[in-house]
Amino acid sequence: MSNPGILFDETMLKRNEDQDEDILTIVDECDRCTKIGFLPEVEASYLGLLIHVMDLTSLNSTDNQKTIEALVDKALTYTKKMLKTDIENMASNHSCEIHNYFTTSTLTPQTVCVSSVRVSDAVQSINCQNEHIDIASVAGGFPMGQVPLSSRITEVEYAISQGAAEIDIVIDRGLANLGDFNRLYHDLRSIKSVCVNGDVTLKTILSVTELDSYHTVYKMAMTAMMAGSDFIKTSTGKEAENATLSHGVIMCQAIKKYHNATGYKVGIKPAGGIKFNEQALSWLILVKNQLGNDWLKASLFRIGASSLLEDVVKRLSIVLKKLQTNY
Ligand SMILES: O=C[C@H](O)COP(=O)(O)O
Repeated sequence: MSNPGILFDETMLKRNEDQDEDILTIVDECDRCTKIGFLPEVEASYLGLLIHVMDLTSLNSTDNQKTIEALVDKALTYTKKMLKTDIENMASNHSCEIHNYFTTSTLTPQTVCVSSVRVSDAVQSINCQNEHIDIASVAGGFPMGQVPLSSRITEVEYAISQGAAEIDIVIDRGLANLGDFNRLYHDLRSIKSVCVNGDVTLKTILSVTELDSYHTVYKMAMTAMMAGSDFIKTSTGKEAENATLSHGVIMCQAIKKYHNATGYKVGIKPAGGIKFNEQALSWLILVKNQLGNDWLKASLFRIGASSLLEDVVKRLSIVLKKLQTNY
């Protein structure tokens, strides 16, 4: 169920400082799991999940119809093409659970994520293919978010009218660092109402490394959820520094508290600078350990990345070969 949001409640912004003590332990545990490695069956299913929850992204100033066509083609064909032989070879063992997993799941990213002006290009490219993929559009004056609310709303309406099924909105980080969460709540609430009318998923990009403290990250995460965000997302991918797992812990703490207080589950989307399968696996372990297996699905977990798919597919091919030789 999507998150309808709640009335702004200042008391929800309070965070217990004792929670800081756990952050390093939690991060160490995620890194340790990834470094030790996984059983091949487990790693294969995690890598498959990473592909399935990926928002394959292109947010470049040079994007045009041709580059978006290539993005859509990559989303719909790359994994199948690269893993065709490995999956066919697995077909020799029909009793294998992992074989079933890879022959029944689509191995297609969840969305292609593009700028609002490129949504119509993505629609055109998808219409030329036999398969569908949803389109996510960044909006709100991406990446800075320093535009009037009326322009942000107009951009969201435009992206939806062009065919976006999901909106990744940026916040005004300046307001967050001033502590004006009430204003941020009302801005996001107006954007949520446009998304609700269009039956569209709303992801709110916090740009965590541009916020001035963990407390601000927590308060902003909570504000975004109270305003009705279906996901909270770490970064635009354009910040000088990328989000760390420590920021992820804070976001998970906020998601847990919001879930306990309201019963609504909000998703998490790490994004920005995630290029290697090990990085993505550490985020997966963080989400699994902190939020539980319920969150390991596309409605509650995404990874936003422009250059991760190749590395995940490369690793998955190695793991599938290893599984073959293990039979
Ligand atoms: O939303 C996704 C990010 O913009 C992707 O960032 P990236 O290009 O560093 O993978």
